[in-house]
Amino acid sequence: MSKQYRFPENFLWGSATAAYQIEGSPLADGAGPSIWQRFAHTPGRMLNDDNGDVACDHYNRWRDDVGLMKQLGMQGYRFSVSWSRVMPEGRGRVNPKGLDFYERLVDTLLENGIQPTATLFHWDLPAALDDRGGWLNPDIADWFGEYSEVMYKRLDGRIKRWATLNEPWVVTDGGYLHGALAPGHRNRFEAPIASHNLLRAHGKSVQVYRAVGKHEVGLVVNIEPKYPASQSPEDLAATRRAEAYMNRQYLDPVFFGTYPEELREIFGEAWPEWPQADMDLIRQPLDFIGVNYYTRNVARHDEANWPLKVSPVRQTQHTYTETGWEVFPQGLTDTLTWVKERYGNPKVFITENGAAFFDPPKAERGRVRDPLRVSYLRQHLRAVHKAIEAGCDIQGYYVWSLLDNLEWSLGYSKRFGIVHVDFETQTRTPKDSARYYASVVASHGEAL
Ligand SMILES: N#[N+]C[C@@H]1[C@@H](O)[C@H](O)[C@@H](O)[C@@H]2O[C@H]12
Repeated sequence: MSKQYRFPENFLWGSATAAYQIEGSPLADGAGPSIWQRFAHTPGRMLNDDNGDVACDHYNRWRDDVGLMKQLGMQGYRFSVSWSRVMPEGRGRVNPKGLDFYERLVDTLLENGIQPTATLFHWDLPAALDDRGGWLNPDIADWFGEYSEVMYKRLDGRIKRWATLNEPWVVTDGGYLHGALAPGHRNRFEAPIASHNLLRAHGKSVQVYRAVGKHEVGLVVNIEPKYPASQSPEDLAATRRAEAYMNRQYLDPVFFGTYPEELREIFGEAWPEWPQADMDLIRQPLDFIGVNYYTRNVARHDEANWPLKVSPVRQTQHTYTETGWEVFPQGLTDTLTWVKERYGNPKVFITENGAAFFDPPKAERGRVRDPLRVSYLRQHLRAVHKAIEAGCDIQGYYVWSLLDNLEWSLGYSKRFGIVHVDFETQTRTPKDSARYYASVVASHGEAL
């Protein structure tokens, strides 16, 4: 073991999942449908026509999965709450059996010494709210505040760290601009409105938390650092646009109360003038920021690539994952130091980091060898340590993901788990990466 990579004593090691990706039973016990339940049952939307009807059957196997986390020595677990399981219509009526599910999960995590962190919205909007316009309806900020209050009042104290939203950029870019994710819209006028209402809802939820909560609330964003393909003015401008669109579009309003000016350049007439009252609502002080990091992007100007006019340049010198992402651990260090320098060194948790590499559909004699994922974790955890040594206030890391699960519209074709799931039998098998990660956790980083 090497003390070279020992992490701070209070550093939290965990794993992360999301409701629609692992739970299954989306309509059980009074739950209402989400837009992902609808989307996944819409022909042509999902690879192999996969859906979340069963997923990892976590709704029934949750106790064994907590036992798995305990066995691996996990100190924290980041999960998401299915809004429509708790409030079937998204507002008004509360489904007691839905709340009970999350209460049992949280109590069992605590009994096993595992800190629960809950994300209130991880993309699975109640379908009933989408019927009312969803993220395009400004009333959604109040709807999200109402749901937030139900959760905060029921579980705050046992849950001491809450995230309002997961990756608003993906919800907007995938769900409203390019259409690859639920609700599957392709509309450059809708995208800014959805994005803005996501941030308004976040702000409303934080206000509610300050009124009824006593612990921590934050926002989880995906950050993908952008590097120019060349120093040409066009590529430098393209990189700036890409960086504003993905990385500053959410944190600037939260920390500064303003949007990056590039967004008007990108969206043109589709970019509205936002009321100052909205910007004041969004700019609620937070207790932490969750950063999801997977890869970087080398950007070049591409006039034809609407609306950003940017395209990625493949880096042949590096390994790529099954999702086509370059393995670039330096990008994680660069991201964390960028957040520190731009936003005043806020408390950060790495709320997702991991990779999909090919794993067989079945374990071989109780083992799943995944050397590429072991290498990915080693490199990225070392990159985190480098950022901590540079003075970044990083207080925890959640590997994505605990389990192989439903990778949204890519179905079950992409396996991110450190624990293999045989989707025919629901057998869980810790991969070599799980054993490796467990050794890192047990040694507080010295095994890196
Ligand atoms: N793709 N991919 C893996 C992972 C996805 O499974 C999570 O739900 C998202 O929060 C984020 O996109 C990252």
